[in-house]
Amino acid sequence: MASQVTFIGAGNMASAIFGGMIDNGYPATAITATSPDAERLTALAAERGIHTTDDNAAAVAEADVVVLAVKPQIMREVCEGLRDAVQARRPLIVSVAAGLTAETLDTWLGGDLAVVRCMPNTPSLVGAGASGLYANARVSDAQRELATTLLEAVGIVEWVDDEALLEAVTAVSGSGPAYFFLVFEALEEAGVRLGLPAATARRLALQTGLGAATMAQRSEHDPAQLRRNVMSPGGTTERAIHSLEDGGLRELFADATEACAARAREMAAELGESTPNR
Ligand SMILES: NC(=O)C1=CN([C@@H]2O[C@H](COP(=O)(O)OP(=O)(O)OC[C@H]3O[C@@H](n4cnc5c(N)ncnc54)[C@H](O)[C@@H]3O)[C@@H](O)[C@H]2O)C=CC1
Ligand SMILES: O=C(O)[C@@H]1CCC=N1
Repeated sequence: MASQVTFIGAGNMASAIFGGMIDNGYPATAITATSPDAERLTALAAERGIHTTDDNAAAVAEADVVVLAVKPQIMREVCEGLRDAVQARRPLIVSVAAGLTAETLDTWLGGDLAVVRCMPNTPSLVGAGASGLYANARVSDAQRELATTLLEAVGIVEWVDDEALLEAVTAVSGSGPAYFFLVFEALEEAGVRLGLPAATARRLALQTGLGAATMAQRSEHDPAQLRRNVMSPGGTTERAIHSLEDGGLRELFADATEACAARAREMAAELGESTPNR
């Protein structure tokens, strides 16, 4: 029988994950989502056939997995409201919240729980996500597989064995979609400067990004080789790549990802320390 999965929060990230699970054949009747937004719950029950409720603790009473999918700023209050129900049931806890450590969540929920912490990214909303996952020592192999199944419903999953590496995951894939959106903006603007209509430049830029990523995923060659394959000696690409390399593109990415990881550490400290009685 399918594990009972309860989502605390029924917003973008939760609905992307349970939507993907249902589309992959997971029974909607084994899924519950909670929210204070009654209209949202009515719509979800009608459209996806899942159970819905505004009572977080009741939704946990029969759950095998509880996915915490509310904003980090209200997580403490939500966790403390769930504490008794979670301690009575002891389900696997999966958090998609940015910046909150497995230990912080475990403490807020009363302790000694199996916790998987996940750093997803927004392309999960279109089934093309990339998530980094970390499990604390209480997570069993079966629970690890279950967490993999949940997040693979919206994209690829990579496990890290050191929670601090989730900062690197944030720097590469959590925040990463924004880097590519910036590149698309820049390429569109450059195309327009060279005379293309904006709509044409955007379409070409986006399809080129999609094509390059698809090709790199399917190829037996690494991205460096694929890049060299486009660079005919003395040709146009060579000029463009030299310009990007001379302009310091690699160093810019190194600096940007370091700044990102540092901010992830700061935010974790802020979220933990701004909450009294810890
Ligand atoms: N790495 C990334 O780019 C992303 C990370 N996330 C993480 O996912 C989490 C959820 O984000 P979104 O889905 O974008 O937010 P959202 O605002 O779309 O959804 C939050 C949901 O929580 C519900 N909610 C509010 N108070 C509640 C309560 N007391 N009990 C139960 N539900 C309550 C709201 O009604 C809403 O359905 C966040 O913690 C965020 O950090 C989300 C999107 C992308
Ligand atoms: O920018 C942020 O803080 C969040 C975390 C990863 C993606 N968005």
